[in-house]
Amino acid sequence: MTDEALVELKQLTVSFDDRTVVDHVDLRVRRGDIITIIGPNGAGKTTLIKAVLGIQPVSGGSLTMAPGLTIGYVPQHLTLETTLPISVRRFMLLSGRPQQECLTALAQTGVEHLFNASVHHLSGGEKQRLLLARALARRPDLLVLDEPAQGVDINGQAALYDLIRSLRDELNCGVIMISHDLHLVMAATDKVICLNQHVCCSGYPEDISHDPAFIETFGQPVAESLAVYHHRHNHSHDLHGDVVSDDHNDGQAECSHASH
Ligand SMILES: Nc1ncnc2c1ncn2[C@@H]1O[C@H](COP(=O)(O)OP(=O)(O)OP(=O)(O)O)[C@@H](O)[C@H]1O
Repeated sequence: MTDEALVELKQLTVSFDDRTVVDHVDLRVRRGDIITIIGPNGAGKTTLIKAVLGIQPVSGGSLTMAPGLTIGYVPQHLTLETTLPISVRRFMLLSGRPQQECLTALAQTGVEHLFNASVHHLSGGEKQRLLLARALARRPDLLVLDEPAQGVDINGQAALYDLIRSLRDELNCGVIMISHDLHLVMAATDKVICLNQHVCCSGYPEDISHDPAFIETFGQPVAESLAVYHHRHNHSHDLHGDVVSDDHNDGQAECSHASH
């Protein structure tokens, strides 16, 4: 493994009894990477990240971590005993980090104003930000997120992805996440791995949606609806949507963004 890799999987395989659910997977995560794992239900995504977290024994291949690597993990849901009252403050202090660091982490995810609130009263999006803050309090080199935007509304999902990107920039950490929100993944991720036991295809979002293996896994309609996300224009439109020459685009709107 080179110095820059935080974690490297080579031909990693996990089997339950005789059934192989993660099949010879290669994966390499460096600082600054955001890698999103997509795939159908039962594809082995959670099993793969459990292996990265060291809580899932592997059946074959190798998993190498950078020495002294700190991982921050954000689970799908916050599961707490509903009869047990717990404040955000108490929940964060259970991470073992000093109060000031907990407050800093809560500020990074935009929920420091909820410090004295009951965790049970938080909205879905606030809970996800709290879980993210708890992971950040560990000052991770690698953030591992299992469907971080689950239960969050569509605007909140986009905001959460933006937050993850800015935290990656701020902390210079690597990020591995699982997501089912294919449209957001395609619009907001650096690199995508499509898993269906084995790695079907991987690459940049704009390329992967054209990959025959991706189309086979998710179907043509899904692939077509995603392909438009990274159609980057090099021309301009007039106010009726007609294409105009870039030589005469005064007052026109240029489309240099991902669009649909
Ligand atoms: N401890 C276990 N023992 C036996 N089978 C397991 C175990 N954990 C997971 N599996 C099986 O492995 C397969 C992959 O499960 P996994 O949770 O990794 O899929 P996933 O891609 O995360 O799915 P989903 O998108 O539905 O969350 C499933 O068929 C699951 O039943």
